[in-house]
Amino acid sequence: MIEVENLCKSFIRTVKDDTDKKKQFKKFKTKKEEFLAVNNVSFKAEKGEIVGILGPNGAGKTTLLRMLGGILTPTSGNIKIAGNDYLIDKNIVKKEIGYLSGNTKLYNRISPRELLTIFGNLYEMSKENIEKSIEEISEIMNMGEFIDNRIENLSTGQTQRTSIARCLIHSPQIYIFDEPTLGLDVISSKSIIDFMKREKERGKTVLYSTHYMEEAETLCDRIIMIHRGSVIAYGTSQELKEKYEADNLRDLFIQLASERGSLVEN
Ligand SMILES: Nc1ncnc2c1ncn2[C@@H]1O[C@H](COP(=O)(O)OP(=O)(O)OP(=O)(O)O)[C@@H](O)[C@H]1O
Repeated sequence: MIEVENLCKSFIRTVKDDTDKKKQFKKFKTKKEEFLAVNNVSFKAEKGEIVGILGPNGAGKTTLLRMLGGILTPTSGNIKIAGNDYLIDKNIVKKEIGYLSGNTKLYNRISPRELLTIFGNLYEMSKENIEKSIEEISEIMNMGEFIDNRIENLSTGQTQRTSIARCLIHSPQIYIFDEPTLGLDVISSKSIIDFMKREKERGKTVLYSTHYMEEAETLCDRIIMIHRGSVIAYGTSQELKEKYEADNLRDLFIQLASERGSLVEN
């Protein structure tokens, strides 16, 4: 289970300085300002649940998932993974997580099997367990045809399945996936969606971000909609549609984001 409480992440960004008095002499001056990319976010994702994070470009989805994946340190707030405080027991907690970042780069000159073996060794698994785990993963992710080919020769869908396979090698309890189906054809995205459903049935927790509202509507047990770093809606698709009298999540999202002033990145 993942419990997130009042999570914030601020960054420094460069903006135009409208207060500059001498601006007639220069094109424009800039200044640094702090802004909240993730603003006071709280939610729970239980065992056996798929929770979807939806939001437009720049909403803060990746920043939120990177904090949960242990890549970024929160500015404030709490994260608990399987009851453990993430910020205190980071190394213990990380073993419970399979984190897929949005821009995963794989070593090109090795095969998926070699990659999975390297990661199995990093998790200090025995040779026997690594081999067993690779056989299972290869079957689940339908990788038999390409598991011994060089990664540089794989298609986009095969590469993405390899990236996800890398997150599975140590059998984590919780999956955190940043846009796992982005840019994939229906067959490749189906194998990833089927995988998420299967893991949910096995009592695992899946938290993932997506721009595909229709996919989230049918797949997710609960939805978190984020806009400009803040949660603007949280609940089951049914609850949200009833509460806001919307036919689907797409209309609902457009409605909520428009009410808050903008549909584009801040
Ligand atoms: N390291 C950083 N330094 C400064 N600003 C950052 C940094 N990382 C992200 N941001 C800013 O934080 C905001 C949220 O970015 P984030 O990548 O989390 O959005 P997103 O919802 O994942 O967008 P997308 O759907 O386009 O991937 C954006 O305004 C982005 O420019």
